[in-house]
Amino acid sequence: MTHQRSIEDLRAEVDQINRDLLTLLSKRGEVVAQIGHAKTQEGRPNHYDPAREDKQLKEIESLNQGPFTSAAVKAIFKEIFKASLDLEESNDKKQLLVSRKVKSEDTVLDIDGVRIGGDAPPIIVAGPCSIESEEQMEQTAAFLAAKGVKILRGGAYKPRTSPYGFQGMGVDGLILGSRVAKEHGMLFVTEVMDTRDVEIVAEHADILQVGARNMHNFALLREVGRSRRPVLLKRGLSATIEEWLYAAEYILSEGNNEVILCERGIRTYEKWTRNTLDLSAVALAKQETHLPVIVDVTHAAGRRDLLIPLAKAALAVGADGIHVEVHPSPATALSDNEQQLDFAGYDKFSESLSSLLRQPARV
Ligand SMILES: O=C(O)C(=O)C[C@]1(C(=O)O)C=C[C@@H](O)C=C1
Repeated sequence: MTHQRSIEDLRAEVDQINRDLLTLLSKRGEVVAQIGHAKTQEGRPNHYDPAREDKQLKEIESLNQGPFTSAAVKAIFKEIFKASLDLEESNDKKQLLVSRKVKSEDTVLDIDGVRIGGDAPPIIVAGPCSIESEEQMEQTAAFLAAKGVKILRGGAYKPRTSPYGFQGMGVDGLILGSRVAKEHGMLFVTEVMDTRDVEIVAEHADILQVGARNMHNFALLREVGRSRRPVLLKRGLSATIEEWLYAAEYILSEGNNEVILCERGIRTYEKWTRNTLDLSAVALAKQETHLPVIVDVTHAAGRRDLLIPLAKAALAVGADGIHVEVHPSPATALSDNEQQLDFAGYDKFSESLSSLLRQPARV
């Protein structure tokens, strides 16, 4: 009778093989990380090298004597290449200016005494979708200032889906928005859509907004990076978190460190909301970057009845502020009339959040 080893005995051997494999894998990881570092230093933007992977797979296939099939062994090695590539690329990311690995402490913006991020209590950015008239801006600013809101929003250049929709008041809107904000002791934030307008918008606005549709406009990102105004950077409609953070990196790489990230919902298959609020993006952006992160609940939901729960959820995951659209008469607004709050609606909204707004975001 042949001696048969016990399962326990065989498992002990497997355990030892696992340890040996792990030691070799770790050693491989260290060597690959050095390759990745060398590639970065040589300025090679792409770490992925399919030809090199293919060469290794061919050699592995020719050396394979079983018992695993070549297909199985190749699948395992492909996973190893994938993990190695991730390792190379994540080491690279550590160098990003937006990364907490480069700057561990929170960036706290102080714009004329209004503090955003870090240990500051969450801020509210509120105002109409579009700047439409003196009366509309005056009423809104007076109301919001009396409620303690420090940042007034209002679009002078509107990125409308249809070229025939209201396109905004342009420079007249900028002048009006900044004057009214100043009169009420507020900061003024407004969107800039075109590199040619950055200078004029920066002349009037305290904060430049890069909207969701322009998050991939790299020329615009560089231009606002060169301006010396803080930037509110909305996440693109279909942008991954990585793409959003790289967009912020464009701004920082031009020397402008004052960036506020704004999650505003992403496009999904869901139809009951205009967009889908991605709260994990807020938590991740807070974890991976040192920048303040706020949440635009108006665009995230596209419907008024969800604003309070979504704002509460945003603050619960650590958002440094909430962006919400408020209009004296939403029904007659020239844009976004389905989703803006009227004054009574804003009162209810801010009362529901009052206890959360007193404390800095803590997760
Ligand atoms: O040799 C390289 O260039 C590497 O980056 C290492 C490695 C690997 O794991 O072997 C990783 C990713 C590349 O796609 C190719 C190969």
